[in-house]
Formats: sequence, structure tokens, C-alpha cells
Amino acid sequence: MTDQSPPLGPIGEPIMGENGKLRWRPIRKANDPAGYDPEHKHHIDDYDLPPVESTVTWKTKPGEPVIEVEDLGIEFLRGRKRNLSLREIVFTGKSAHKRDTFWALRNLNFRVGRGEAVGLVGGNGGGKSTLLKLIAGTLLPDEGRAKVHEGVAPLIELTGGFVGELSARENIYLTAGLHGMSKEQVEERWDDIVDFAGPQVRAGLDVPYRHFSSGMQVRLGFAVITCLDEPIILVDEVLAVGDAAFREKCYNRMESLLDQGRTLFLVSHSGPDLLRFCTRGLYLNGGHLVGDGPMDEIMDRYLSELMGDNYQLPTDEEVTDRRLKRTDDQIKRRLKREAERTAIQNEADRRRAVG
Ligand SMILES: Nc1ncnc2c1ncn2[C@@H]1O[C@H](COP(=O)(O)OP(=O)(O)OP(=O)(O)O)[C@@H](O)[C@H]1O
Repeated sequence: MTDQSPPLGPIGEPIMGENGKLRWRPIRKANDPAGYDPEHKHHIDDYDLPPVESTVTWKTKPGEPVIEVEDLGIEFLRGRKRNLSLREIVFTGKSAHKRDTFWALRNLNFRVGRGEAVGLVGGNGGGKSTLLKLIAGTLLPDEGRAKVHEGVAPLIELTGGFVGELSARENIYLTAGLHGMSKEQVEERWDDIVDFAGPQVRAGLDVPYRHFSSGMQVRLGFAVITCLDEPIILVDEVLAVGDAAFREKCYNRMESLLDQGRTLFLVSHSGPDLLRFCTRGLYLNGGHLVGDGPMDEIMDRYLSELMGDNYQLPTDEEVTDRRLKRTDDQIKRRLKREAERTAIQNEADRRRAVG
């Protein structure tokens, strides 16, 4: 919100905004990190946060959906039942193998806007990974459609679509090239990719990718996928194999991508991770979309259905307090990123000036 917004209540007093969100009176502009008061409670919308430059070229206009899922369904083969006898085949005209199929996803309908961060929750086998693969286009639906209006950078399998026989170096060029990046663009971002992936990956750049440990695979996969200029990022549970420090680095990068207005789809069984980024939750159960709403409400519903009486739903007051705490943390992290970006920019300007 800018200073032209309708007047707010006294400092620290929440008022209900027109959009139904609680808002707090800002005590300073967000682009003035020095004035930040960590004791004060804020709503992120109260800040005139500077837009973050992005190299993405958008095909959609602001406000248009980037993903439209309509009556989407996919059927899988569960296995084969007993083979039919020759007599049955001849007299019934059926195939020798009886097909035993099931709908892994069915009747899914939803739209996702630019810049939304969507978390997918649901029990094992609920269809989360399958949905990401349908959005990425690596699986085709049997019913309906998933219309994706922007490019997608998927990290949905540990191998990230990389070729095991090729070296890590070759895989970087290959993946970036498939997403439309020229050799020069890859070279420009080379250090960013390899530094992010870490020293173990740098040391193994010429080793066949299949010899990488699962942690190294995910480091390289994440570094490459998030360096692409694709507006939609899909991340499946894969980050779980990285160590804690690397995961934190990945989360920071995901937040930077969201600052640029990119769209994120995240599958995770970790409530805190989902709540850190995602504003919207989709709940898949038995292949059906059974919930679509604010991430915290979807998470509470999923956990209470999963754990029954062992999960205590928060009171309204607790929900509000937790939302405020999360918003406050998001603002602090955003300001830190702004300060880091400014420092990097200043250093680059200084070097340019020195020649
Ligand atoms: N290629 C496939 N062929 C047959 N069945 C499949 C295939 N891929 C997934 N399935 C099945 O589809 C269902 C949904 O699987 P999916 O991996 O999407 O679930 P998930 O919600 O991601 O589960 P988890 O939380 O355990 O990772 C499961 O029953 C799974 O066994």
C-alpha cells in the first residue's frame, strides 16, 4: 500500500481492510530498512516494497491466469489381472490381459494467477506429484486439460530430467538450452549456477551425472532450474534430501523468485515449509481436489483429517497471531534480501567506476 491508501488506525491497532485482510498502520516505508522496527506488527501489504527486476518475459498480462486446469483426469494401469484363457479370448474377443486401471486424478478444476505461491498437500498417493507432472507436460491427461500459459521450470524428480551419461557441465548446457537459453546466457550465469550448487558440484562438473550423490543431484538440479527465466517453478519433495543449510539457501532463492512475481508450486509434507511461502493451498485426496483456500486453513484441515483427535485446531486468535508472526518474518526476510541486493548492486557500480 502507498501513502495514498485510505487512512489506517493508530499505530499497532489493526483495522479490517476492504479486501478482508487485517492491516496495520505502517511506521515507515519499506525501502528504508534502517527504519525497521522489529517490535512492531505489520501487514506486508502496508509496505511500498520496491518491485524486483526480473529477466522473465511474460506472455500473459497481469491479472490473467497462468495455469487453467479444467476437468483434468488421468488414469493409470494398476497392474495386470490374471491372463484370460485362449477360450475366453476367442469367444469374447477381449485382449489377453485384463486391464486393471484407476483414476489417479479426476475432475480437477482450478486456476492459478501470476505470482501465486501454491502448496499442494495430501496423503501418500493423493496425486500431488502426478498433478505437477501434468502441469509440466511430462504426463498427458486422459480427460480435460491443464492449460499452461507460461514457461515452466520443473524440479519434480531427483534427476531433474538430467541425462545420467552426460557430465554435469553438459547437463547444464542441455537443460538451459532446452529452456531457450543461449550458450552466452549460460556462460553469463555459470558462476551463479555453480556457486549456488556448492563446491562438491563444482569439483564434479566433468563427472557423469549418474555418479552424483542424491544430495549433489538436487543441488545441481535446483541451481539450474532456478536460474532459468521461466515464470512458473514447480518443486516436488526433492529438497528433503539436501542438508539443512542448503535447504535454507533454496528457500531464500524461492522467496527471491516470488519477489520477482514468479509463480511457485510446491509439494511438501512439511507444514512449516509450505506456510513459509505459500499463500494458497490445494488439498488432494484420493485423486480429488477436496480443498482450495488459504494455506494455513488447508494445512489445518488436512492435519485434522489425518490425525483426528490428536490434532488440535488453533483458535481464531491463534490463527491471527500466527499469520501476523509469519507476515512479520516474511517482511524481515524481504528487507534483508533488499539490503543484500542493494549491497551487491553498489559493489558492482563501484567496480565499474574503478574500471
Ligand atoms: N506411472 C504410473 N503408473 C501407475 N501408477 C502410478 C504412476 N505414477 C503414479 N501412480 C500412482 O498414482 C497415485 C498418485 O501418485 P502420486 O505420486 O501422484 O501421489 P503423491 O500424492 O505425490 O504421493 P506421495 O505423497 O506419496 O509422494 C499413486 O497410487 C501412485 O502409485
